[in-house]
Amino acid sequence: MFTLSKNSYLSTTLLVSLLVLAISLLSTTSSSLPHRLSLLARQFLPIRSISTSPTMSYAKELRVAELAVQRATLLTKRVFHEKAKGTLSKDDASPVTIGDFGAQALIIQAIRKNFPQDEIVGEEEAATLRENRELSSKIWTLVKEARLSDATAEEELGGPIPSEEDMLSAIDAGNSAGGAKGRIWALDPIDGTKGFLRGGQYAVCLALMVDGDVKVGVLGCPNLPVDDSASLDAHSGENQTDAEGKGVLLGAVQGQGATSRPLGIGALGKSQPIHMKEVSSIADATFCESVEAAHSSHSDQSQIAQELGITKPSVRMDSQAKYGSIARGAGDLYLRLPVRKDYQEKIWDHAAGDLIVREAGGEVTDAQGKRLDFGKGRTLRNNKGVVAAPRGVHAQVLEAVKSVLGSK
Ligand SMILES: Nc1ncnc2c1ncn2[C@@H]1O[C@H](COP(=O)(O)OS(=O)(=O)O)[C@@H](OP(=O)(O)O)[C@H]1O
Ligand SMILES: [Mg+2]
Ligand SMILES: [Mg+2]
Ligand SMILES: [Mg+2]
Repeated sequence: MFTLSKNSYLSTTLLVSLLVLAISLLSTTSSSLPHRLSLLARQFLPIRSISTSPTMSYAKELRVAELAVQRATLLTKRVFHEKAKGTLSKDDASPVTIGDFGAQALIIQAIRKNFPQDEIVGEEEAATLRENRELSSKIWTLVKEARLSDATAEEELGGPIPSEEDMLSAIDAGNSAGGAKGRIWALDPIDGTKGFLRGGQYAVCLALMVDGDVKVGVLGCPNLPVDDSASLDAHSGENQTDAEGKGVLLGAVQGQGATSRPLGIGALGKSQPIHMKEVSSIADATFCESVEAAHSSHSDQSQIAQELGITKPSVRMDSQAKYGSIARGAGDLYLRLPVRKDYQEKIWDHAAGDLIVREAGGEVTDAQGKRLDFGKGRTLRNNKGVVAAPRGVHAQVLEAVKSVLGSK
């Protein structure tokens, strides 16, 4: 029988590969050499198939994240319609409501049931609820009643939280310090709490990071329209509703693209791929920014827009609904330039949106052009500002950002 040693097997494989490469290059006459090289490289280096191989598909993570976010929005939607939202002011003077606490408990319960080894960086903690039992019991009533209408989906999430004490313990399990090692979820149970309170946009945000790299991102936006291309103007002010035709669930897995689907209340609706809009002339771009002038510099952003020749007024919108809106082509740019030099952006305010925009064909960097670094703990301490744009125009936008900031 003919046998080969390991070394001679490798040299033979190499020789055959080179031969195939040479023959392919010589035999194809219809396209340019660089094009032929890139086609061949794709055959020999199937980069996409590496990240989508069965062991790296993150299919279960995406499904659990989508269902968990969907279930949490059942609770936030209820609170959205209530007059008394149990609002407290946190140490940094920012608001938190019974909706934020309840959504965090429900999502963490699902993660712990499905991925017990994973860590979680969640925005909220239960300390004040342990002292304020009246508020805690209000949240418990909401949490007990938040169930998906589809029993199988509810089962997949691991079922309900058994007791009020377990609910508090789930909220506190979002206390990971974060970092660049292992599997860590970043959770913002209600992003844009101020928007939520004033009847604007808000989002329930969940992302999985592996070794500091965002692999899965999900945004539940109850007040955004299902239609990906619907104009933003009608959806940016106050007095938003989650009435029929509203509510979208956006998701992405690294290397697999981004999708949208109706948010719904039970089994997940059909998903469709989303893409950023191609911007042929930057002057016609629509740019999104925060509502709160304290969260991003409206004046810097307006100068950057001017520098780019943009004349349309900005679309002011709370929460990561901004990332979601540009990812689905309803808007084009998202600018978030710092107001306070000492403020460090929180990873839960950006992780899901960053991946969804990049998977939809965009680029997300800070104001210096660096990728957002999610492996540095609970905050983005290596970054200042956010510049998100379609890949084709990001460099041009960044140049304008640098020019405006440089001249200050
Ligand atoms: N000073 C400062 N600078 C930048 N960002 C800050 C600042 N203070 C708070 N935050 C965070 O802003 C999150 C909401 O961001 P938005 O873009 O939705 O702001 S806005 O509501 O549209 O004004 C908000 O997220 P939530 O707390 O989840 O609502 C905060 O984490
Ligand atoms: Mg907050
Ligand atoms: Mg937030
Ligand atoms: Mg929040």
